[in-house]
Amino acid sequence: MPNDSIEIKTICSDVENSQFTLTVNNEEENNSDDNINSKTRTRINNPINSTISSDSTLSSTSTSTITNNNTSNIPTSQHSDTISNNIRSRYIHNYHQLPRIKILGTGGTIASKGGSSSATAGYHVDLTIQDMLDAIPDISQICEIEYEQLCNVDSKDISESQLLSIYNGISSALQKFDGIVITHGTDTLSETAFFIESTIDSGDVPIVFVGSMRPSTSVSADGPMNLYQAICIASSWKSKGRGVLVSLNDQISAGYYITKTNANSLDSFNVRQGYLGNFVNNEIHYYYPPVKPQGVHKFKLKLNHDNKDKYNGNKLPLVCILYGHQTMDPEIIDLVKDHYDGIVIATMGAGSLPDEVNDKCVSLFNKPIVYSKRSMDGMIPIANLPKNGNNVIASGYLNPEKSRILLQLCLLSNYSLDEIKCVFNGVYGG
Ligand SMILES: NC(=O)C[C@H](N)C(=O)O
Repeated sequence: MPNDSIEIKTICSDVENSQFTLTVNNEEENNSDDNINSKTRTRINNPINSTISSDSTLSSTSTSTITNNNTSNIPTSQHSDTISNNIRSRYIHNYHQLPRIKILGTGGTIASKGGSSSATAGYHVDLTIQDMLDAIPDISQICEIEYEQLCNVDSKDISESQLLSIYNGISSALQKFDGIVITHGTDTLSETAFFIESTIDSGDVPIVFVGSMRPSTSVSADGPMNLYQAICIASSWKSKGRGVLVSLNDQISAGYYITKTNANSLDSFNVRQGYLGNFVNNEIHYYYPPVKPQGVHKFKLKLNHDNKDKYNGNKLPLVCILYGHQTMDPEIIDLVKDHYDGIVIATMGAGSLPDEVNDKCVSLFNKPIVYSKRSMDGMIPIANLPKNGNNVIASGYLNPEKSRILLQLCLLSNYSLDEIKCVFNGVYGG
């Protein structure tokens, strides 16, 4: 704990290390300073240029170093030591008992076994949730667990009905649990996470997706640590109000934006919009207070009900993705246009397609065609769309696979072209 003469007041008690004020009680100095009547003054020392503020309180961020009147350094991380000293208190803040966590298993490499301890390819899905839990450190002091195996497949094989069963599993767990963990293959994890963020309002309950890059049989398998961290993240009060999270390789990120950027490495997931936090030596460190992605449109799914629309029967609209390239043949649009309800194109650069392909797209005038991008980062500005087409929509920051899901959800909701553009506008497209 910092010196008794420093009073720390956190501005928002629900946010660890939120902006806080420090007040240094320093009677001696105060009395000798005619200009200051107050018995307290706030002092902030910067190692290069030490300044004394006469304000009675001063906001500080958690990265600054505060020095007391004896000039002994007190790193602000000590502020959180009161929390880290007691492992249980990290998880039960605002809970009356240990948080209850639901784990939904779907498969992926995290549930896989390979042929030898050096094999990191050619493995197969083989583990149940119980097998995975047996491989992680004791969590009995952290949470109570209940689990359900929804399916056990490589994520390339997640079908529409499995996606909807993940949706249903999460929706029903929200009522009874304090956090939800979904084990999932990394290849399409970002698609499921995006779908869930777009369709479920989780309120305060953290929904944490987790996978691994090495099978359970491999030397230094990453699955057990990733799963352990995901359970801790879902159990922590610090994760409340952050929506759908992804936990992999010590990093915590937003399911809405995360993308798999490396097909092999442990550091597979990347996010230009920034990681939300990380996990080090049993401690969860968030970089920001609870925040959800900007402009997310929440869809209300009407599943398995007897509504009369054409997507009844738990079927999502059909949307395909085409990949732009030099010499792209405009006839490809003709080949898919009747079978699919909508099309997404991974364009070159920020919306570039050969003129003949653009002409073909705009000639389909009622069929929504979303222009996304091959490039991993960046966005499609509306200004780069062909000028004469009402049916072409810029994906903004969304990559082709996320654009596909967003378009499916718009079509499922029977949105008009203008409404679809408004939805994509949330991510600066439209
Ligand atoms: N690392 C992984 O999980 C890849 C695996 N093929 C999957 O997506 O199921």
